[in-house]
Amino acid sequence: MTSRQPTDFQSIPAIDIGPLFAADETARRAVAEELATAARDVGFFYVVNHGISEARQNALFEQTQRFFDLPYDDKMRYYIGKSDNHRGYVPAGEEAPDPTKADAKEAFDLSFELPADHPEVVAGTPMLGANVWPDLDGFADDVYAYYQDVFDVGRALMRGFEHALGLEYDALLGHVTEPPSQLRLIHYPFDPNATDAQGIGAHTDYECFTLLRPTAPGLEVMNGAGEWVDVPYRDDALVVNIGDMLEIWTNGAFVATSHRVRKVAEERYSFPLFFAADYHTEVAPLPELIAEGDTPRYEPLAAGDHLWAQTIQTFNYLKKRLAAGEIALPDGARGAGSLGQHARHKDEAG
Ligand SMILES: O=C(O)CCC(=O)C(=O)O
Ligand SMILES: [Fe+2]
Repeated sequence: MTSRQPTDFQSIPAIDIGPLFAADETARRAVAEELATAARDVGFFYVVNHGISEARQNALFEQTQRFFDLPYDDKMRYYIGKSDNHRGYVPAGEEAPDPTKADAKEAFDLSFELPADHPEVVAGTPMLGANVWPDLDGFADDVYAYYQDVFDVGRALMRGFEHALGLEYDALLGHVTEPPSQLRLIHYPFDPNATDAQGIGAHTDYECFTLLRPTAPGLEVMNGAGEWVDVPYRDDALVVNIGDMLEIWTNGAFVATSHRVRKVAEERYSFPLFFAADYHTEVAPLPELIAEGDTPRYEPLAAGDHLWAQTIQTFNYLKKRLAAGEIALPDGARGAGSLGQHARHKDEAG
């Protein structure tokens, strides 16, 4: 895939999305246009007035902190490598998108909850099924309540994109019914002695878009000139960025912008919700979005298989299962880290 370049932006726009949740059709369309412009030019934006209450966010922070404060052995009771649908605790070093440079972070991964007797789960579709929850009072309720709230914000954004792109109702959102949309609780510990300890190396996100709530600065995004631009911390906003699936669906009109987390200067948590299409969705440039005289610029992408392939190639427990022949890479899997404009700016990306 030839990834699109964003403009040479120097800052990230902020968009008030309050009108998306109100009745005024004209105001809703104006916000949708703003979202689409930011998605084209930058691929990153803050959304404010998103409607998720402070109480909901604080409960998420407190539960997350409580979990990561547990002794290592307690956390390992929920080790993701014991799960058959990729849920649970991800210790430092488990995940290595770039095998030469470990990320300084630990995480807890959950996703869209499906019951064990759901046909997709019975069929063994990767990454779908029930969540794993730590035995901590209120944890599952508080964390999954945030999941549902932030997922609803994602639905509102997707509806806005449909409007702004001139697509039919449900052209995009009709593919989001029970998606493998992960919420990650990420903890970046502060280690003053660590040298060269990046939080997360340069990458694009695999899904349609991501809604991120961080608790401190550290996020940087790459502009079209290959310069890293800081995303200042705001406590009133979610940071939204376009991912691979929407870049492909829009034939490159929207841009999946590369980003990274630099070495943190204080303890940091962050909460990305990766808003994905349903597992079996084939994501290909939409004919309505291919300009006259233009051609589809991307090969079709099997949504779920793309996620699964990238996940297999970046988690050690899955690499082991692959080597042991217990699982297989889906057909047509792309190599890890093959997408994103940071690949074009390797010198600057370091
Ligand atoms: O922690 C952050 O600010 C960003 C996390 C991120 O980019 C990711 O998990 O894909
Ligand atoms: Fe990311």
